[in-house]
Amino acid sequence: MNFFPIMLDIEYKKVVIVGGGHVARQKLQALLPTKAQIIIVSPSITDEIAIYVGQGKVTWKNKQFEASDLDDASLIFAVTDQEEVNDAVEQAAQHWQLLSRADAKGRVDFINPAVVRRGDFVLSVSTSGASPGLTRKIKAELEAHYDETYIDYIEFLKKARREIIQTIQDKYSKRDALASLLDPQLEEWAKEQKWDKCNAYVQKLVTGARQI
Ligand SMILES: C[C@@]1(CC(=O)O)c2cc3[nH]c(cc4nc(cc5[nH]c(cc(n2)[C@H]1CCC(=O)O)[C@@](C)(CC(=O)O)[C@@H]5CCC(=O)O)C(CC(=O)O)=C4CCC(=O)O)c(CCC(=O)O)c3CC(=O)O
Ligand SMILES: NC(=O)C1=CN([C@@H]2O[C@H](COP(=O)(O)OP(=O)(O)OC[C@H]3O[C@@H](n4cnc5c(N)ncnc54)[C@H](O)[C@@H]3O)[C@@H](O)[C@H]2O)C=CC1
Repeated sequence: MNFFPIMLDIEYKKVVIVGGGHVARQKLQALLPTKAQIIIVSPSITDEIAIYVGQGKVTWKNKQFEASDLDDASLIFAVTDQEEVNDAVEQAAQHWQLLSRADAKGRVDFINPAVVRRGDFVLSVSTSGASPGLTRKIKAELEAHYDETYIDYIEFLKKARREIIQTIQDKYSKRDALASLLDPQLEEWAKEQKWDKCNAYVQKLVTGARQI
């Protein structure tokens, strides 16, 4: 299957998770960094999900699934351990609502990649359902390689790129300056939190280009 990978903005959209077990917890944790309005429909939830409910991060409807639970939902996760319940969710989902079934049966509008977040830097991994175990393993490798230091590095790149785009008019100088931002030296300095050096480097790029 050739899935089409995209980054969805689901801020304030309604997301319904049907089921409250370990898989629901996994999907919920992937959704939490967004500002989606998350609702869990399940007669039981894990202790970890209960903590998120207590913190007001998710709404829990303590009940068996009914079709009306999907009203206005943009994304739907059918993640119960009962195939017939997941089938009922699929039946009730409108064609414009995007449905994900954790049992990978029936209608599959989307599947979930493993995600590593480092600020604006987002890595997602998928085997298109071939081997979720391998996906998880590769995620762990990426987590180790792209560690927390990348959060500040990406933030620095974002600001420096903006400055270059706003201050350098000539399109070739701009292109060269943007390419210079990827100098491995900058990455090293950023990881060592040597921001003075990073900023001086950017200023040199900007003023150097102005003189052309
Ligand atoms: C199709 C898909 C649909 C979907 O859920 O979107 C799907 C389906 C199924 N997973 C199953 C099993 C496992 N899933 C995991 C883990 C993850 N599974 C995730 C996604 C996906 N799983 C989608 C494909 C993505 C891809 O291929 O890349 C991850 C990446 C993201 C997430 O869950 O959101 C998350 C890692 C999250 C993280 O670490 O961050 C592990 C490993 C573990 O938990 O340690 C195992 C056991 C090992 C194994 O089976 O390989 C089963 C059999 C269930 C059974 O036995 O009955 C099915 C159903 C079937 O295959 O029929
Ligand atoms: N995609 C993935 O990553 C994985 C998918 N799976 C699949 O996901 C399914 C669920 O796995 P777990 O979360 O581990 O199971 P679980 O047994 O921990 O949780 C099942 C949940 O479904 C809820 N449920 C049952 N009937 C319901 C109903 N009528 N309405 C609403 N909720 C209902 C239960 O209350 C429970 O919270 C598995 O059966 C398997 O098919 C399993 C492992 C990984």
